[in-house]
Amino acid sequence: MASAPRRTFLGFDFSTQQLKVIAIDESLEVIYEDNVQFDKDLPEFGTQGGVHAHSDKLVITSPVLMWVKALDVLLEKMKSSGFSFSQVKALSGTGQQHGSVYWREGANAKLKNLSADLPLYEHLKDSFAVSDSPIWMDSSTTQECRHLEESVGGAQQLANITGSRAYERFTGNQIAKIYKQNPAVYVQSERISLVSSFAASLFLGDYAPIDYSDGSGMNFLQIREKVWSQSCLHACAPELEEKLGPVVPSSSVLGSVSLYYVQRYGFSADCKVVAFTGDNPASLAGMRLEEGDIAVSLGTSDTLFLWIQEPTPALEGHIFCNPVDAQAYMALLCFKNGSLMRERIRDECASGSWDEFSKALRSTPVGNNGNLGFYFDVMEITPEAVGIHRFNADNQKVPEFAKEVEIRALIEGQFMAKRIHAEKLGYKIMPRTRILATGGASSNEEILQVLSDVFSASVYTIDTANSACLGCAYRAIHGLQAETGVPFADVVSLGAEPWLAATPNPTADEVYQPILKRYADLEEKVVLRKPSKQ
Ligand SMILES: Nc1ncnc2c1ncn2[C@@H]1O[C@H](COP(=O)(O)OP(=O)(O)O)[C@@H](O)[C@H]1O
Ligand SMILES: O=C(CO)[C@@H](O)[C@H](O)COP(=O)(O)O
Repeated sequence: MASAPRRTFLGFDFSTQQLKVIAIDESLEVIYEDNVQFDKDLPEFGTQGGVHAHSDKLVITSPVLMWVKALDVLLEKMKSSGFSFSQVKALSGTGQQHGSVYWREGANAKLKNLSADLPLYEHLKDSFAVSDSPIWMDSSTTQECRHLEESVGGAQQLANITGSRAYERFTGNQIAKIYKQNPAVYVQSERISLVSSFAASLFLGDYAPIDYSDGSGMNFLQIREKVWSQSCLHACAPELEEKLGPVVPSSSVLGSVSLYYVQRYGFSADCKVVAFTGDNPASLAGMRLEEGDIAVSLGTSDTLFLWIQEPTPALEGHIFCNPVDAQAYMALLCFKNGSLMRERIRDECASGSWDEFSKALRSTPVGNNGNLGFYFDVMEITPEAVGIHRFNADNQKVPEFAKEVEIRALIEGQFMAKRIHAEKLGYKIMPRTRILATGGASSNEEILQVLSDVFSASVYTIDTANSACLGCAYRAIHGLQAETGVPFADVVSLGAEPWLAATPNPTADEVYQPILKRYADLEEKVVLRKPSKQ
């Protein structure tokens, strides 16, 4: 008897530097993994690290057509490798958070009429009112942030409504800037998507709604009621609700893939598209985070996030709706100087080699003999500071460190900041706390050892660093069953358990306690003092 065809599920990740995909089968095993690197594979867009940094160093954008073309290239790669699209029962995906896409009038008609003989890029080249999408690295909207906070009664009030005070990269402030600087472009935009809902629209052949979890990164969504906040929308631009469209639960089935994918790649006409979400929420799903765990993602950005039951928004950090449990939330801290900062120091101090970088971490002592540093090549988010600031064991500012000291100061400093800011928000790190590490740098054992030592907790990881993709493949399966009330945890119970990657050195806690205190005090000195945000 012929065996039943295998049912598979896809998860896509439109992240800062690349587009990635993972396919899993019903036993949740990864059967295919691939990516398109924006700088290397699509050099015609001239990006560095997937972005264009403008001359003022504040405006950071990515070409929206680069993301469209990346999908063409990725699907062609999958086709050439013999990937069986017909077995895909559902797909979902994710995007870097906060970035916005401005669809020009008439674009939806194009999306609905894609003919299979042309790549998406050819169909959609004239479909965007803004060709360079503002992304999460942008920090050019301080004025719009202050205006939004004032309009709703202050920063804490905005945080109470939307989960965050106003942040420069949050989509609402970016939209307000576009409306203010170029109202004609705003008027021409019939739909404004997040990167995640834009990507879902490509698969759906129709505008896809924004999901609750990624929608929480806009300064627009009332995270408790899960509706757009009219006062926030009105403070930013007119007729915004219509341009944003509806907001939906993150596990919603949006429909089936567009006929385009059936005819061009051989997808089944019944393959479902489950709402796309933000990359950090997707990682929470991929790592099967549980309450009490702390996730540390080491991608282009570094983030630290937790599963929480009750939202307690503060002036630092963010509360997002939870992507896999409609009653729960997640708390997140974002650090802009992540992998690109590590790469710069690797290039300067370790001849561009991660092996040499790791060797330096192995050869230097826990605590770095008291030397510590702040490494912010670009304006940091947590805390608001910029520049490189090195201090010796006597708290004296020094101009440089020996190469291997520099490498340890960078990594210890990055993790001390994470611990200090998480504790400031009231999150306790106990010896039994599990730290779940993910993202590109989580493949580096020595970096994970420093993470374990600084937090004095065990660090776990999963087999793929692409937890956001994996999480979306899981969410695709869950989406098919979510309406019947099946919990996400039941769907992923067969998935591989995170494995222990590092345990803290027994003396680490004793060494770091005084250094953590020094780091927090010195941070006060390097932080930029802004007018009160209250
Ligand atoms: N062995 C390694 N050690 C440290 N960092 C690494 C290593 N391998 C890859 N990386 C980092 O991973 C980053 C990409 O991480 P990834 O999570 O894929 O990013 P994103 O999803 O934001 O595109 C690269 O910029 C690189 O610096
Ligand atoms: O701004 C944030 C989170 O608030 C970033 O974490 C972006 O979501 C970018 O993600 P990566 O491409 O670095 O994974």
